[in-house]
Amino acid sequence: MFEGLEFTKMHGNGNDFVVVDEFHEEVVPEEHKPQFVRAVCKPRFGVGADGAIFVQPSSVADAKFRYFNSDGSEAAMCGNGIRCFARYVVEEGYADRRFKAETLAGIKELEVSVKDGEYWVRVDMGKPVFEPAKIPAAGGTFDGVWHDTFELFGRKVDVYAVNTGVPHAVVFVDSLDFDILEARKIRYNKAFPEGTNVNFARIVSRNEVEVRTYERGVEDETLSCGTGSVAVVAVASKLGLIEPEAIVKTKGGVLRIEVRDTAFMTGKATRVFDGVLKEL
Ligand SMILES: N[C@@H](CCC[C@H](N)C(=O)O)C(=O)O
Repeated sequence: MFEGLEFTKMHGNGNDFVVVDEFHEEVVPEEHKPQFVRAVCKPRFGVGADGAIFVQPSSVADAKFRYFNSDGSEAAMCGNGIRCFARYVVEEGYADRRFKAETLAGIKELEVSVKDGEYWVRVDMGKPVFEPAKIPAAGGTFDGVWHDTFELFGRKVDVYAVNTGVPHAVVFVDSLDFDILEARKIRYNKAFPEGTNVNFARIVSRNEVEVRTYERGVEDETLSCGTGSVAVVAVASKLGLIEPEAIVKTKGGVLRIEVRDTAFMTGKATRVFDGVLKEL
């Protein structure tokens, strides 16, 4: 059904995506998008990716960013994904290197630069949202940051939450050496009516954090999460644990995050190859 469909494989710090260009015309009918995404993202059978991005025209910005997780669910934002989208839009000549993108989480301002052949993108991710109803997070306690106690790793652990375009839970740990599937106890817990991404953060210094993320809508651990990195710095700086400007280190690479009135994320965007589907 998708024979001959052109795509681009990209990644942002190892968080990988199949990018489909619908800027001039729709190539995957709306009702088939979830099924297409599940098939194309499936490792070994498809291209293999954490998610798929559709580049579309916009009536309110320079281009529209649509993001689907590998399970076919659509998400309002993806931090690593929007950097790849930004590079693609600029390389294809659809916008200048500073442009605005429409997303389901609002309009985002993007700036693309090239240093030594590498593409870097700075994204205004907007203001992190702490109000429980807007995360959304139920029950728990709200004292500026939503939090609740969960049974994890065989003990009681504090879990914090924030929305940085999509819902995120943040757990502070002393070591990142554990089974990530422990996060399933949080990901679809009733405290999070729309589910949540789960980030484990180890504070290294006032300006550096190491993070592992288990995402909503993805089977395996992703190597990096942009909205998750913003969530960790937003929560940790609000609790006074780190400065609002910090480096986030993940298995796939490094992001620079600044959380003030709005949050900025800066990181690389890599275009791996362009291809054509033969059989899916
Ligand atoms: N990898 C992403 C987040 C993608 C969306 C997420 N899985 C969700 O469903 O909320 C990022 O880099 O931000």
